[in-house]
Amino acid sequence: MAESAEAPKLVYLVTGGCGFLGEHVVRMLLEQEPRLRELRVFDLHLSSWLEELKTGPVQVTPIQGDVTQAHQVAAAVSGAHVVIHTAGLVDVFGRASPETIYKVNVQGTQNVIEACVQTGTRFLVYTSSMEVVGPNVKGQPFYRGNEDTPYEALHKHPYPQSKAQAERLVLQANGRKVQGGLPLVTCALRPTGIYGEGHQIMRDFYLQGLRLGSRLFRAIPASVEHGRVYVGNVAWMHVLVARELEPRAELMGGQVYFCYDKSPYKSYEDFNMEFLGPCGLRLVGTRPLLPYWLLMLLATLNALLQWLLRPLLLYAPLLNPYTLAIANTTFTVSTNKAQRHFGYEPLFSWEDSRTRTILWVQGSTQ
Ligand SMILES: NC(=O)c1ccc[n+]([C@@H]2O[C@H](COP(=O)([O-])OP(=O)(O)OC[C@H]3O[C@@H](n4cnc5c(N)ncnc54)[C@H](O)[C@@H]3O)[C@@H](O)[C@H]2O)c1
Ligand SMILES: CC(C)CCC[C@@H](C)[C@H]1CC[C@H]2[C@@H]3[C@H](O)C=C4C[C@@H](O)CC[C@]4(C)[C@H]3CC[C@]12C
Repeated sequence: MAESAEAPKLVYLVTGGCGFLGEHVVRMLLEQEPRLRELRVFDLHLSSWLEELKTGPVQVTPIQGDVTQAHQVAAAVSGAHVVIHTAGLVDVFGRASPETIYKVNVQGTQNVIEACVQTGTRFLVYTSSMEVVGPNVKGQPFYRGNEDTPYEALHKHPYPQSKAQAERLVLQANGRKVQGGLPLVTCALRPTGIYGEGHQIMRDFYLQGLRLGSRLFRAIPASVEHGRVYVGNVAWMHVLVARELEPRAELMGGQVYFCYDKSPYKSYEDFNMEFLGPCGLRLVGTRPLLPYWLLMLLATLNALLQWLLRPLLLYAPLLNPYTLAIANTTFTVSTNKAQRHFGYEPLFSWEDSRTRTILWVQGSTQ
């Protein structure tokens, strides 16, 4: 990837390119990577917005495929300079079986690594998650920690377990010789809770608030901090990492980076109100309406109902013991590792991120 004003020649592949984050990565690459010749967008379900991108100067190639199918992945990776692997099964609600989560997140990632090795692709960026670290099963707080902060990463839930295992595979693959004999360079980005345009859970809370008479009821103490990061900044960080992996291979290969920006430290609900408030909702109560034990009882009942109803229908509400534990455990990051290693600065200010998200929430129900 030589720096030059030559004709664009790079080929990038984004797996999961039609997802919430993936779409932002795809659009950010088209805006911010002038050396791009072809952008391959690989996803299980291709979105119609891809069509409008085909008229630009970069060749956008949609590829409908499944990361669990090694041959499909190898065909998509072949000839790519960089792979940004964001495809994943994001399920903390019990919609998919643990086996399916494992297959997509772990086996799918292994397939991407093997495809890079077989076809000679040298640069792999993996979208990991804060949940690789925590909150852990003990509910211990992680208060504004960084990549080196000691923390017991103990998980029982299939989603964080699968992300942790996949991240390990990616990091261990750093340095493996790819076809042609050069070393593979990998790194992993760990976003906290991503928000922004396209964030379906934010939209669900908005719709629920409208149904409840433009109110939401506080469930989590305001003192519990939950890390959040704007999707545009997460996408920007992916683009920068992809760009800098070659010139800074020594420093960045095998590294993990939390994704961060200037979003304020707040509880999950207070943070959502930054957007839902201007959309006309209010959060009722300065303290949780229900005591924690009652909330946990409801969450456990939901889990029991899910299990009982499984043969008949899929019951997967937002509240279950795991989501309650995440929302109710402080987990925030404070780091400048990405700035030190590859010069990352957020592309979007907090004010900008907030405005863009508010406009999206307002428009998303019309
Ligand atoms: N949303 C968050 O808050 C958050 C936070 C940290 C990390 N992440 C990670 O970011 C990545 C993207 O998450 P998202 O929130 O955009 O989720 P998403 O569900 O919106 O996007 C995931 C995309 O992957 C695709 N996909 C799923 N299974 C696939 C398969 N078998 N083959 C090919 N494509 C497949 C989906 O179709 C979807 O387009 C995931 O790896 C997730 O673990 C998300
Ligand atoms: C008021 C609460 C009890 C309602 C439950 C909220 C719950 C659905 C939210 C809270 C925290 C959210 C997770 C968090 O932002 C971080 C991630 C990491 C990422 O890798 C996948 C998404 C996930 C798990 C968010 C899912 C929704 C959660 C649990």
